[in-house]
Amino acid sequence: MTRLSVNINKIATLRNARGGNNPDVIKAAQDCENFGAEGITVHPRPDERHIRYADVIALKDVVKTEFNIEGYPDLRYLKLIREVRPAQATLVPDAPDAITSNAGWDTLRHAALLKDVVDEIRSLGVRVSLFVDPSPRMVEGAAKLKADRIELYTEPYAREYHVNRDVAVKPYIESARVATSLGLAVNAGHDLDLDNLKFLKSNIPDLAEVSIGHALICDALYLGLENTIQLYLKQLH
Ligand SMILES: CC(=O)[C@@H](O)[C@H](O)COP(=O)(O)O
Ligand SMILES: NCC(=O)COP(=O)(O)O
Repeated sequence: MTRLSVNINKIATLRNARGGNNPDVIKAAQDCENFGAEGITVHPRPDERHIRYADVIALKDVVKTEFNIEGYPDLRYLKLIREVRPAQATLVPDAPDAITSNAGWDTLRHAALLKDVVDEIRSLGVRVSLFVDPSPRMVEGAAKLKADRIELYTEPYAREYHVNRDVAVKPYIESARVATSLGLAVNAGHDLDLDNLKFLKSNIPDLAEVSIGHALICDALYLGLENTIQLYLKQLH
């Protein structure tokens, strides 16, 4: 089974536009779960332009499915993970000023930094996933670091999907195969949508989780949140 984790960053973007509490991200997380989401993902960024660190702490006792906190493992992120102890920490190499995630880790070059962080987070009983490009070498590096999972960065897949989807998915199939052979479970995320999700899933049947935010929240504007979540679930189950 592939779990659908809904990334609620964009709900916080809308809330922040007016400075009040509409829409309420706590209620939105609860509603996503009630509508069928099997996880909630947040990616707090240093400028708190969407989800805030305080939101993440408030969500700790609210999320009943799997809580996944993404981010660059700086001191503030690590403090948050110690305090919240989510089901999963997804480590992403984004620079503080990145508009959105734009690459996976170089798990070989950054092995020294990642080793200590992965060990510490795992010792808290929190599963660790490393965000990587679809490269068998990077997957092997993640396995050496004793991560639990990788999250394959799917922006290149999403971009190329409409050009040649068989070519687009190839490196993902190979990377997932390497990951599975090394005992790593496989997540995927970034720019997944109602067009490209089913094909990814059919090519990587053992996909453990997808985290989806931007397209899902955009679709919800037209289709409604409950209906949209059900439509995404249909692509996966
Ligand atoms: C790691 C990843 O792909 C996502 O977290 C994605 O980048 C969403 O982050 P933003 O909502 O800040 O764009
Ligand atoms: N890890 C990917 C994620 O949480 C959401 O990415 P996107 O769907 O907003 O591109």
